[in-house]
Amino acid sequence: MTVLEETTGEPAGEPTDARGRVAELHEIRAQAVAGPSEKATEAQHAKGKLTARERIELLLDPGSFQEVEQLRRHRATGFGLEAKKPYSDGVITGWGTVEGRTVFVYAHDFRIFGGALGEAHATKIHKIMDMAIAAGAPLVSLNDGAGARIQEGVSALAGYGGIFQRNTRASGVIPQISVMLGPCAGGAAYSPALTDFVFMVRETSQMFITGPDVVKAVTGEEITQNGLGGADVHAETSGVCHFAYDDEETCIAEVRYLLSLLPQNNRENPPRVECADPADRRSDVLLDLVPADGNRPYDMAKVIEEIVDDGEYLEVHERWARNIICALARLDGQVVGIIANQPQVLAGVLDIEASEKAARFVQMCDAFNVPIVTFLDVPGFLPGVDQEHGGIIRHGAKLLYAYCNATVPRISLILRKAYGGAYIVMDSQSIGADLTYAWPTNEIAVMGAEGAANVIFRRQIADAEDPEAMRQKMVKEYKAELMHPYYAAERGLVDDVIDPAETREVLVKSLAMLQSKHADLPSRKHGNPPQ
Ligand SMILES: CC(C)(COP(=O)(O)OP(=O)(O)OC[C@H]1O[C@@H](n2cnc3c(N)ncnc32)[C@H](O)[C@@H]1OP(=O)(O)O)[C@@H](O)C(=O)NCCC(=O)NCCSC(=O)CC(=O)O
Repeated sequence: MTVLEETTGEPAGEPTDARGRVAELHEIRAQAVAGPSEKATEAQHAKGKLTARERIELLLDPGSFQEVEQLRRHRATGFGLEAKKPYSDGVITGWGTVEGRTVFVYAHDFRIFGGALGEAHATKIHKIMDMAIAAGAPLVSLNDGAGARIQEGVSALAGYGGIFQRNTRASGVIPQISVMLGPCAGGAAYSPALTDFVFMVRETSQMFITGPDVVKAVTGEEITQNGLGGADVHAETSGVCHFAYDDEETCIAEVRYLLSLLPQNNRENPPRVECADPADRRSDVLLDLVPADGNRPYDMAKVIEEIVDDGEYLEVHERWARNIICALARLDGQVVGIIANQPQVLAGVLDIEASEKAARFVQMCDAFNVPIVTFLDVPGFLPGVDQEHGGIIRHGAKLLYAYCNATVPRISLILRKAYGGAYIVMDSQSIGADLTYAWPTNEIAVMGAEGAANVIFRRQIADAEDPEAMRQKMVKEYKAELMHPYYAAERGLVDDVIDPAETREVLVKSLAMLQSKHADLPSRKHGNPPQ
């Protein structure tokens, strides 16, 4: 007889007094906390994974966890389930604090039915989600479950439906963070996709709609679990996961860091902290970091590091669509979302994936009152058949739509070049940026000078005695006439041309001015954003 089977009976004994009943309660609780068996715990550890309770301990402030429905059991029958009715039904739910602020949590216990979701398990999750929404506090799920509990059939599937509906209702109301800590198949992978952030751990966590066996049966493709849906795949190729780490401890510590940058809900601002980094700190080094020649690459991450408080920032989707950077950082203690082209990767062009990545980030910032700072150095959208056939028009439109819809403070800075539609999309003044700045090195134009001269002076170049000399002359003229910041500044299309060394101070002052910004969108049920 297994320990699981031992847990099926009613509490033993008949305590006669209150003390006896309390002792009995502690006994039952101890049994619930211990879980199925030492062997099951060892098996979990042997896979390089922590147990659900160990994970919750890492996530929450010490001693703050308050469990809900610890003594819940399923009432399902058939397939031997009557004989296996462990406390918790395979998921631990409750709330606690992270740096003193309330956070709700649910954690699958893989030792019980492989963490698979049955009816009771699901309704425990529903309850904790409802509590998080009512309390206006973030929800963190620690996922390590095998999807729908096969023995419970459609009841399990319906349980997922209830989670998805709550995920969607909570979207933009409370931050939702999914931490993937084991093999998560089917239903267990859909819910995280509806949440704001997905964390994964290399080697031990996977996400897929169907596992390698089904893939092989249907398409004939042979692939391992990690090759199909491991952390690196989702962090670099699919973009399903925002953060990937080597071990659970680091992963959960980073979840705590992310929470420290987010508000409790959409009615609050992110927490502000005291900042020792001077608001008016000059950054003369910026001129060395960014080459004046628009064709030379450089690392935008270094620019961000130089400008933000103490050089600290948390990059979201660090390894997916690396031609654009999305990061949370602080400026004079206030949290900001930074979106920046990365000239070091694909020259910083906007393509399908970069547009999707930045669009989701802009949406998240707007939902949770995080001001947006955009650093532009963009040669345009990536031309090509693949991009056009892949739907760059509708994907690029997602970014445009997200910016146009955002009512949080929005500041943009053109570092070097900003060409064409990409300039408009990346929070130009014309789509509603509150303040736009440019460095004196910048070139805002419909396209680069070479391309422009080839189009508008085509005849003069062709008719010239020395076409190449004529082309060079026209390029020079076009540059002198149009491609400098003062053309835009004279027309009020940028609010100021600033000394790069003063960027931090200008941004801090601008954010302070915009702190109480309030903007309403026209009344509507909801928009119909491009998909
Ligand atoms: C998740 C796994 C990769 C984990 O493999 P491991 O080798 O680590 O562990 P394991 O196979 O020994 O499983 C541990 C224990 O959990 C049980 N177990 C596993 N999956 C289960 C499930 N879905 N329902 C009920 N019990 C389940 C096993 O019987 C075993 O029980 P014991 O310890 O008693 O022996 C694998 O178990 C697996 O592929 N499970 C099936 C996943 C799946 O197809 N889920 C349905 C998705 S459909 C869905 O969710 C809806 C949809 O999208 O269509």
